[in-house]
Amino acid sequence: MTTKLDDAAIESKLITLNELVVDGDKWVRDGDAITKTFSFKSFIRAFGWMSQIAIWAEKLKHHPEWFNVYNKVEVKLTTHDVDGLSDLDFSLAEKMEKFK
Ligand SMILES: C[C@H](O)[C@H](O)[C@H]1CNC2=NC(N)=NC(=O)C2=N1
Repeated sequence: MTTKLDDAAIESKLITLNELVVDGDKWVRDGDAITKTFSFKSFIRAFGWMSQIAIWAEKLKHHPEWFNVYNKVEVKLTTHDVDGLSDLDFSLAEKMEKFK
């Protein structure tokens, strides 16, 4: 069962997640979501990364809201089932960093 994280847990998980960011934007909290814009060298790099993440999203049964233009992907992660953030958002964000 997925549970909704409280503010203290979100703050702490955000710090840990942002330690994985080697270059580019940090993840930021936006209410019931965490967001980040990923930049790639080309459209095909962006799309390749999205394909890898799509496979993880299916495995985790947790899906991103994202918007791609050329080499950029704007990502928003939230858990609709709990109307807030859960561990699943942070697990998927971690995969996104590891495959970047
Ligand atoms: C049954 C299925 O696992 C659920 O509907 C999943 C699917 N993917 C999901 N993705 C996201 N981001 N939030 C959810 O609450 C969610 N629920």
